[in-house]
Amino acid sequence: MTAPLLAVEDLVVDFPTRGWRRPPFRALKGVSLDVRPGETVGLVGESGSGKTTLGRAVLGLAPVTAGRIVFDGRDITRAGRAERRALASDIQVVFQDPYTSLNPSMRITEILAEPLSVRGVSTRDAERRVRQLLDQVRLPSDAGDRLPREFSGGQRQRIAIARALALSPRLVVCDEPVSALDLSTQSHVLDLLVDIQESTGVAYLFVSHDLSVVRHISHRVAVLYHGEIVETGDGAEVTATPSHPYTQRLLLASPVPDPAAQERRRAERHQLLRS
Ligand SMILES: Nc1ncnc2c1ncn2[C@@H]1O[C@H](COP(=O)(O)OP(=O)(O)OP(=O)(O)O)[C@@H](O)[C@H]1O
Repeated sequence: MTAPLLAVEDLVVDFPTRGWRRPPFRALKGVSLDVRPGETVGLVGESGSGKTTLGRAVLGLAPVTAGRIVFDGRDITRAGRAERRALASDIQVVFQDPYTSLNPSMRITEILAEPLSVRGVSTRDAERRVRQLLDQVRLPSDAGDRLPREFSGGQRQRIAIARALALSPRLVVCDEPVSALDLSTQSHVLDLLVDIQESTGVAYLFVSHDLSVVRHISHRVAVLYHGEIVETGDGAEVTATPSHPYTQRLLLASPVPDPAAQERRRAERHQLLRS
């Protein structure tokens, strides 16, 4: 079997709480998960289950109390600043809100070229790469001269994806990347992520509260509940025959596009409410 690109092992994250002698709040209670090269692992769970904390820990943005994060065989749990900077070419992130994640005063070309110039890429090569990136996320080449406010939410999210791809990372943490978008824009962005994965081999750790979104994109799914993984498995399997009651509840709460399945779920929900 292929070695994992990312291995999260028994990860514990505690946050300090206010108040005298109150114990810290344990947001992750020993979470293990891996992502193989070119794979999408969906991390699903309701608000407060710890999804974002796990993504942030992988990015070095959450305090790790115990456990390990291993990337490509290297322990990065407590990587210092310089090591994190070097890791930025391997691990990138796309955040939820396309309205706040792009610098409003920078033109798209500058936004996309910034990570390249920081790494010493020449202006000419950076320009060529920016054209490639715009093409990859299906934006016209003249998009580069414009400012973020001139784009819709879906287009801005494409720009954020292009920026994440600029350094050809091997893993992108996608933190609720479509939840601020309307349904049809969501599916375009998800299809784009799939196409990009097919052409580049990038892996995604895909965080979402929405099981229908995760089902659309993931090879494997992990279900997080109160800081613990309660179910993992093949994406289609977990969503078709969830074994944990919490996953079943999540499934009932998520929209299913197939009308027959929708009818079935409606009946199930009805029965559940009556029982
Ligand atoms: N910096 C922090 N300080 C204290 N508590 C935090 C901090 N960050 C997260 N938490 C707590 O940790 C728990 C998990 O939060 P997290 O944001 O990871 O959940 P989530 O599943 O991503 O939910 P959401 O989708 O609402 O962001 C929550 O109870 C949250 O209040």
